[in-house]
Amino acid sequence: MKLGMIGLGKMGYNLVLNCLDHGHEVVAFDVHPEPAQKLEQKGAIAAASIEELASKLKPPRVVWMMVPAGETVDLVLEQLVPHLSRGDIVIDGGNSNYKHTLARAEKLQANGLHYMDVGTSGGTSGAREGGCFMIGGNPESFRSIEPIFKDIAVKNGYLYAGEVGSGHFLKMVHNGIEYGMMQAIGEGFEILDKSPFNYNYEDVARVWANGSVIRGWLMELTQNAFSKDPNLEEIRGVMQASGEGQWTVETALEQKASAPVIAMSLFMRFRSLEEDTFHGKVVAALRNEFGGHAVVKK
Ligand SMILES: O=C(CO)[C@H](O)[C@H](O)COP(=O)(O)O
Repeated sequence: MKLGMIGLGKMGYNLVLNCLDHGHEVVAFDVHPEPAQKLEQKGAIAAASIEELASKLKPPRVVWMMVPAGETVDLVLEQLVPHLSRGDIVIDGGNSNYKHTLARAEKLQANGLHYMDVGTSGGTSGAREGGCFMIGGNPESFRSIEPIFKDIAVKNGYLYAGEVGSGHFLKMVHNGIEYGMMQAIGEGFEILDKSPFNYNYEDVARVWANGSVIRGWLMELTQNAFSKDPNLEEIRGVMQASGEGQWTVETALEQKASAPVIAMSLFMRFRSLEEDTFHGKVVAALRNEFGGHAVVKK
């Protein structure tokens, strides 16, 4: 198939290479010209603008956006939509909030365009060698772009989840699960670290990654991280968050669904950003007030 790719960061760039490997034609654009120029040498068609990208595709076009979630998606759509024709398909492969996706889909549908939301997992290596895709949108549009996913996903690695929004909703929950799993792995190693035993964490992660109940890619990545820095002495435990975990927890609250592990994992991320906390001071002050318990002075 022929498609356009807008956004050639770590994910978009690798997705283009993956598509090219499987004989798809890709028109590639990024605000920075270098990645499109590099991809041109590998067989892609470089575009210098979104308008040029659209002009190098024949209707019905397929244009995949792989740009940061949020206002960048709206900026790209603003520039792209005037150059599209009825029946064209626009894919948002980023981690967009599904509510924003629903609003964007409504606007595009009013112009006769089809909006598809594709939650993309598997990291940069998955994008390059075979990823996992959670796809929402109308079924006819899905059928027309399915050949791409057949080629660039790992075996059994794509799902048509249903109507528009369902792909990004699924990816949001996937990322919420990711928070909980990573927090549990982190806590396990913290207990080992405070134990009376002298474990080699790379060896522990390796044995847990092989045949154990808790084996999996995250454990393999844990092994990988400890192989580079055996006690993670070179980094601080600051855990940033991009938003998906928070949306999962907000959605759980809206639905009155119990999701304590994911919620606590999110709060641990927030806690990790602070050296000290005001709540800690309040509790320490109260213990001192009612029981004369010692406080740690600055
Ligand atoms: O989608 C992903 C993995 O599945 C991304 O890596 C995700 O953005 C990471 O989220 P966060 O920054 O909140 O940890």
